[in-house]
Amino acid sequence: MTEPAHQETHPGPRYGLAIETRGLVKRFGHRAAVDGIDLAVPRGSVFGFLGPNGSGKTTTIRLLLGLATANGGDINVLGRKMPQSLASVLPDVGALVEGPGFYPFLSGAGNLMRLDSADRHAASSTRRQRVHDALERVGLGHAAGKKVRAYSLGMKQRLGLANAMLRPRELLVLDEPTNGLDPQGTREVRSLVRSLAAGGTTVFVSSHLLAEVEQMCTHAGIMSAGRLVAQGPLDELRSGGESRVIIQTPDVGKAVGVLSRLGLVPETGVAQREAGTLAGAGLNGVAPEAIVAALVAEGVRVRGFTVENASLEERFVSLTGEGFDVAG
Ligand SMILES: Nc1ncnc2c1ncn2[C@@H]1O[C@H](COP(=O)(O)OP(=O)(O)OP(=O)(O)O)[C@@H](O)[C@H]1O
Repeated sequence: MTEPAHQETHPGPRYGLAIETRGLVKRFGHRAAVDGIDLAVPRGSVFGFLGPNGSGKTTTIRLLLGLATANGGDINVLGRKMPQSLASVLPDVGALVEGPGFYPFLSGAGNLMRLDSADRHAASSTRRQRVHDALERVGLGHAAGKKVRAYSLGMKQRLGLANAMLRPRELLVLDEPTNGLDPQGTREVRSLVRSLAAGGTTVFVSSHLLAEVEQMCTHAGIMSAGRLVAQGPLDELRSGGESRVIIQTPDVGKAVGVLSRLGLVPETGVAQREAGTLAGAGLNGVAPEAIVAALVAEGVRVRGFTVENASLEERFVSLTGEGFDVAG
């Protein structure tokens, strides 16, 4: 009798993931720009790939799209192994990476016609209509006939988005799509991304702007120095941050004693800053009502009691050790 075949220990692509990487590594010389990341991007999500400049976002995107070769690890895109399945996967993926190269002497529409005709999966009979629709969608309908050399940076960026959307895609990969856009253009691109996702397209979008990810995305992954330090639905990422209590009281010394006895770490800085009227501490799993009860039992005069939930910003800063640009 033969032994049953050895069980495959490394499971195949997980169902429901548009992008999955395991142990993905890219080195430049001795330095790992991408240092063993395990991405899991659910289908249908708008996944914000967030991290400070230089944290490895663009390099990761280039690896996902087969524009660079990994030094280690596995990549699955739309359930197919990359880069082996590049030719079959790419038609289902629209990408905006590093500002596309357009011919300045052709119009916006002319450039898209040219790019579309270079795509052997794109039907020529519907080309003109698709180019028209894509330009309308990104708000460039009025400038379709204008030469690209007269386009602003924001218009070029939108033309890049139109190019990514020339055909229906299962996945859009956008590297900093609002870079160089004015506030109006930024708002348009964000709402465009949301509407694409509402139509079922998975959107993987990199950004160094926390506020942008909060406005556009359902999920996020946080990069720091080549590592993916957290990922998941935005709500889960937020709740992973610690909540804290702020107590308003004239009896700060006593309140600090109570907090210490409950095993919390009082933040004396809070008390000092507010001239002796506040004490604060991380909740550390203690129920807020238990804190109030203990304070009252010890005769602390509680004038105010607030539970503050960690903001996404606090969470990200604590994970990356870096400040984020929260503008946008
Ligand atoms: N071709 C290359 N040769 C050498 N080093 C590189 C190369 N491409 C990227 N790097 C380095 O890898 C690191 C990650 O860069 P990457 O562009 O992926 O970061 P990023 O998070 O996309 O930042 P940014 O938003 O500034 O583009 C950086 O230190 C960068 O200098």
